[in-house]
Amino acid sequence: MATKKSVGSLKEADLKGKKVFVRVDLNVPLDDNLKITDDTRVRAAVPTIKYLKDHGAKVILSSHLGRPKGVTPKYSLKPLVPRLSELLGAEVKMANDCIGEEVEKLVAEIPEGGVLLLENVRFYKEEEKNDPDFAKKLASLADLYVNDAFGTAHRAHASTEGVAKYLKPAVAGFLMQKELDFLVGAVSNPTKPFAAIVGGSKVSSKIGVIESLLNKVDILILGGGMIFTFYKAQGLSVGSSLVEEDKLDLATSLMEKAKSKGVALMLPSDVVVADKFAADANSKTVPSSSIPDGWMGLDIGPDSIKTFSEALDTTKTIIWNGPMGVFEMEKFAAGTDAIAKKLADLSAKGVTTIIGGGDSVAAVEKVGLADKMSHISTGGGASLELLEGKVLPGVLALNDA
Ligand SMILES: Nc1ncnc2c1ncn2[C@@H]1O[C@H](COP(=O)(O)OP(=O)(O)OP(=O)(O)O)[C@@H](O)[C@H]1O
Ligand SMILES: O=C(O)[C@H](O)COP(=O)(O)O
Repeated sequence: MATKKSVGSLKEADLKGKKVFVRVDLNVPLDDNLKITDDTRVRAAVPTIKYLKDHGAKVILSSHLGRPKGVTPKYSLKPLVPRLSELLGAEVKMANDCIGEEVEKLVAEIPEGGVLLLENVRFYKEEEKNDPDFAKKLASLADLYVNDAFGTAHRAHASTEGVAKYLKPAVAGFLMQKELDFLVGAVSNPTKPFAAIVGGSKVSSKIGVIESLLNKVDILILGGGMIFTFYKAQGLSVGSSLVEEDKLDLATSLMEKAKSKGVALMLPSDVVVADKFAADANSKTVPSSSIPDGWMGLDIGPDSIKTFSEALDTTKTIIWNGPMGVFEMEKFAAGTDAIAKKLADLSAKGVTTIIGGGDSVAAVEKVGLADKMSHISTGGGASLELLEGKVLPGVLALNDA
């Protein structure tokens, strides 16, 4: 895999009295009252910040929130301050901007061990353009750059990539390192047998991941909406299930590739079908080969759960990306819930279980099993790109990458 595992060490850096620009990913969901509805990313950012504080650094935190076009109050990072302060056990100060004189003044006032949160870096269009002058302005605020924003490491933006060109040393934070250790380390050098479970809505968004994993895994389990494209490619009827007609040949070639590589590619043997895409739909379980006309598959069935569980019992490393069904609707959540429980059980038996970001993380959290897994990624798009074997620009820009 192209991305290196080790990206320089925060532990070797001289921190006392140093101004440290820390890019974190505080892009958390907020409700209409600007209350944080999932603080996972805030909690994940804490170990690096605490370490810097404890070593006498002056911490400058930078993040984006959402995808604002210009200054947009609802995308302000202000709602993050109370939770951050609470988790750090110390007051976090907030700047109204991320560059400029006012910010420079506030930076100069940070005491050793103090923390200043800059306003949403995406309020400047220069951020996403990776504008060098903007990156230089951010760099000029500090003596050292720490990138801990794994969730945004697939973006070559000014605060995630550009700044590292002008501010050295540029090192990975603890969260970044942990994500890379699991998603690159465990996947490129897994304890075998190694299984991947890939679900989610469409084949098209997972082609790269499936192709890359086919070179590494012993077992590939498929679920979610994408399976119907595979069934149709096999000549089965799929009723009104989600199908990508233009991906039928691709599905066939992936099945052939699995065969030639000796990978056990497993598709569900039964599915839960519904008469409409709705939480109150009528539903029933049918064999995958007998999906009635007018019905759509929205979850994997009990036989599939049993077969998949038995296959997973033989493994030592498992990576999971994408739900098995429409888990947001209770009626179609059983397959995803069962896989989450299976992985939690196997983790307790010493199997390495990695949840690769996005909706699968939400699914695991929904059933309260997040802390049972070996690793839960804080990056959706970033973890997907890593699993595809891509180099993340935010990682590449760091010191010894
Ligand atoms: N049989 C199905 N038919 C239609 N939609 C499905 C089906 N099974 C799962 N889904 C939907 O797929 C969506 C998740 O797909 P997606 O490809 O985005 O997964 P993900 O990889 O976990 O998320 P992300 O892209 O954020 O990493 C869920 O909203 C789920 O409801
Ligand atoms: O939530 C994410 O995936 C990251 O914070 C990156 O956000 P983006 O997709 O808006 O760049």
